[in-house]
Amino acid sequence: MSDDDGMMLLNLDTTSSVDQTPGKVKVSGGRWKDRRKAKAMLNGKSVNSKDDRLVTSGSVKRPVSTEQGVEERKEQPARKQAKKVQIKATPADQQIVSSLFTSNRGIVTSINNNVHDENSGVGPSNAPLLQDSFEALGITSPLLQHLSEVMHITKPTRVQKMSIPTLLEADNDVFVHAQTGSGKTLAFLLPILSRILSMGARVDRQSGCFGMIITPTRELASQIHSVMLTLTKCCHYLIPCLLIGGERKKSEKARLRKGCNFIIGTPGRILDHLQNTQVIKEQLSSSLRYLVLDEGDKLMELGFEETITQIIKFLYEVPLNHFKYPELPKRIIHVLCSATLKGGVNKLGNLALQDYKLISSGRKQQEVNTVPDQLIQKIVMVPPKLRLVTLAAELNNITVRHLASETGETRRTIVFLSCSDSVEFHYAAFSSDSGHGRALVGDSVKVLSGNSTSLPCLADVSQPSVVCYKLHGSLSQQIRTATLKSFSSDSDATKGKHLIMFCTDVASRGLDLPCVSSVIEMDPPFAVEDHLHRIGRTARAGVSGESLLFLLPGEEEGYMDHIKPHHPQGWKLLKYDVDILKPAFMESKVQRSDGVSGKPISDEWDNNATTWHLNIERRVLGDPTFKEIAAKGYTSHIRAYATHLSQEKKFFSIKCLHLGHLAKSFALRERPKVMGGMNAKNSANGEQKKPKETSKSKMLRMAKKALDQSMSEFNY
Ligand SMILES: Nc1ncnc2c1ncn2[C@@H]1O[C@H](COP(=O)(O)OP(=O)(O)OP(=O)(O)O)[C@@H](O)[C@H]1O
Repeated sequence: MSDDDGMMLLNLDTTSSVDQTPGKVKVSGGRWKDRRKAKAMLNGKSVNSKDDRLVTSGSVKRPVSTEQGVEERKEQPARKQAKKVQIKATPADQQIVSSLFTSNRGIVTSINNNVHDENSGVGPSNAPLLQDSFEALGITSPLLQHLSEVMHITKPTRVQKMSIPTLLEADNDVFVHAQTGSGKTLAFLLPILSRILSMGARVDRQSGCFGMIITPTRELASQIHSVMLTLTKCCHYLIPCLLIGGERKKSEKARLRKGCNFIIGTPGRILDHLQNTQVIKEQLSSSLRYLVLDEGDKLMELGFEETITQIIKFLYEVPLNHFKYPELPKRIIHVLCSATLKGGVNKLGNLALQDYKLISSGRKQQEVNTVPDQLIQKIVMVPPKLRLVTLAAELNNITVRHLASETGETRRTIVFLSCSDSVEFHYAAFSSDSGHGRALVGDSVKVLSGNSTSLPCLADVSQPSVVCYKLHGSLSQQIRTATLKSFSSDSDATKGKHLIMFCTDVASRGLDLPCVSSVIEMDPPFAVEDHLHRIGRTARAGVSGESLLFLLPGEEEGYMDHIKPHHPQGWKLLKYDVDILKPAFMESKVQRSDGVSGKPISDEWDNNATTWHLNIERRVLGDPTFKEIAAKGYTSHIRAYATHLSQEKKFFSIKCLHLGHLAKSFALRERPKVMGGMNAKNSANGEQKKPKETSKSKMLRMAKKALDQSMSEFNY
């Protein structure tokens, strides 16, 4: 490790010798004089680094023993026990930074009890069925031709094979329950459209609204609307209308006044129009025959039950004219779609479905709540301090593999994070250091410039090969739409590159993003259903895909048994150091970002990983804006962590989080709580101090803030 700008690495060799003499302390980095001084300070002193807390200049913070620290000693009797160090106040302008690779909690899982069998020969479980045809299912010819020639879709998937005949002939409600990426959207759109096109009577936008499709997110509503626009190119006289929050209500009213045959939207905005846009009543009165609730469990989970109840109530106040379209069902057919069966869906089923037919496309009932068979699932336990650098290494490795493939194809990776602020931090960490990167959509898309220090493989690449995106519910709708469009479609600026989207769960539901090759769950999902939907963004319609789940050592390791039933094909258990960090940082060209010429590039991957991490920490120290983003990301991440489902708290308990180490994964040298403390000191200078908040009210406030944030992800 070369000398550094005053930052020294305290590599605590905490091996306790038999006679309990303190272990040798190795200090690396920083200026040699400082290293010598630090060693002088430490010689003969016992070293205690329960959490190996860094020590800022001017004040020696005694490492606070954490439950974690106590647990560590309990759990790891054989582990090298930390020794006690009394570090005197370091000289000003210096910082002793805890090393990435010491004092990390041990990983309990030593064997993989759900091994992925590469030779299982299991084919894709959501692929089109080659021996079947849409014609045999009864789809009308204009649509058949359009599917084949324009959409290049010729063979139905299993769920389509089961749903289409039912919705074409029968007139009972339907619950469509199928794996992610199995084609549920076309499973309900095709029969509805085919039945309308088969009617004798000629119809157009004045004929009224035949179907209403409700989704939990604006992005999903927009996506289904665009599928509908593609389908209705073979019958341009049929018009779909999109009603979502964030768009101007006035233009929606204007489109409704012109007339439309399908309404696709989010619950709040649809109800708003039902209550305040008179013309919609006429649109629905004589013609509405289909009500589709897509991602039904999410609609319920997000508290849309009351809104949907009001929508259904309104629809039933509108008298249907059964004689106007005798070939259509005599009542409103309700269709409920979801890839996961959850309490909320059954509740919604009771609310919206009557004597419905369950269409479940799994080979066996219980299989449907499983990930697609062809998806390669990987799991890695990563100590909190190493989360950021391990994510960088994984993104680096995917980029290197993509560039080496020389297919010219565009590679897409989605990184799921728990909250908007964490998305902002990770996007800034990987996109803004290049400075010269080209922004494509506001500041939500950045083409990395050459010689970027974001990823080791970009260090000496003149041509940028990585484009970063951010997507979350706090962005404006226009930015969200444009970002998703840029990520989903090839353009001159993105074709052939590795597109990396940092996002929250706003992008986890139903979005059909073409050719997403990898999904990384950097933060664990808030529920198993969200896990299935997140990784369901890849391995769609029979295409291959891979997914990586990050877990913390300790309690989170138990989550693997919790999700095991949903992974019948098993998973690969990776080692963060050997399988991810070492390939990325071995012989990498990571240089210090402050330009100070250090030792020749090290071929020790851990030193290179440390250099990479110090570069990010240096940017946080040098850029107040980035520091604020990091601090917000960290505190929001902690808040979001507190909102895991109660039945999953045994895996995701905030009490087990190592907050000091976690701060490092946001490139912070101190926990913002300490920074907050400094604000408290400021208030001692005459500013009015806020009354102390009780722990109960604080937890309620944090949970409400996190819920508001998650609601904003699915804002309608
Ligand atoms: N019969 C088919 N043949 C080939 N591709 C298809 C077929 N049906 C759908 N697809 C494609 O498969 C992808 C996934 O379809 P869709 O989004 O409807 O899946 P889904 O089951 O709704 O997934 P999710 O549960 O994630 O919402 C889309 O790109 C769609 O165009």
